[in-house]
Amino acid sequence: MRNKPPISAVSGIAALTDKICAPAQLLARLAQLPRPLVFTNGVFDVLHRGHVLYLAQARALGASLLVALNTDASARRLGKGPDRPLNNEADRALVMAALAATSLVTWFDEDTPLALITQIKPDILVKGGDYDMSKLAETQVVQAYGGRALALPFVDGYSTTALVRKIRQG
Ligand SMILES: Nc1ncnc2c1ncn2[C@@H]1O[C@H](COP(=O)(O)OP(=O)(O)OP(=O)(O)O)[C@@H](O)[C@H]1O
Ligand SMILES: O=P(O)(O)O[C@@H]1O[C@H]([C@H](O)CO)[C@@H](O)[C@H](O)[C@@H]1O
Repeated sequence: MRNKPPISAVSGIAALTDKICAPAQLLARLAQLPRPLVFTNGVFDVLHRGHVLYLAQARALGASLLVALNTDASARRLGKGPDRPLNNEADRALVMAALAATSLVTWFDEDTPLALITQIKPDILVKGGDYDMSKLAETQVVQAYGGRALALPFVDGYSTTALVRKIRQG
């Protein structure tokens, strides 16, 4: 298309990319956000209704929501499938940043977000109802400094793996 502006000049793009924050800058950026800070983590490969409802509820528990995404290398080690994640880390981060529920989006390269949680000490840690919070090492860490860890309701029938299977079966 002739006369198309460069993507950096498209109105609203800066507001999205500004939500994506490297781990090294997190503490400074978090200091500017209202508390309580809610934290969640995951791959969030192909977004679905369950994710969206979950993230909206997570945000409503506090004043800010930080989502930490598994990097592609970390996600691959989770064994969700040889071609997963389907969406790379930069694309997953941009989709996360586009959601009204998210305040900041970051990433971690380890197998778990334990080190990140230990560093930033969120007020509330959440996962979906497919997790037993009492079995997560993250829960012990958060509770040790007086934070809360809880599971939000699982929206039955929605998972990225199921969606990918359905698309492939045609
Ligand atoms: N249907 C759902 N309802 C509520 N929360 C969900 C649902 N699916 C995933 N979550 C939550 O979203 C976060 C990210 O999950 P994840 O990216 O593993 O989604 P998923 O759909 O289960 O993916 P996959 O099928 O690839 O494992 C986790 O905290 C998980 O508990
Ligand atoms: O998208 P998933 O599979 O829900 O994300 C994983 O969650 C794990 C969970 O927090 C238990 O520790 C985490 O360890 C893993 O790195 C993924 O983020």
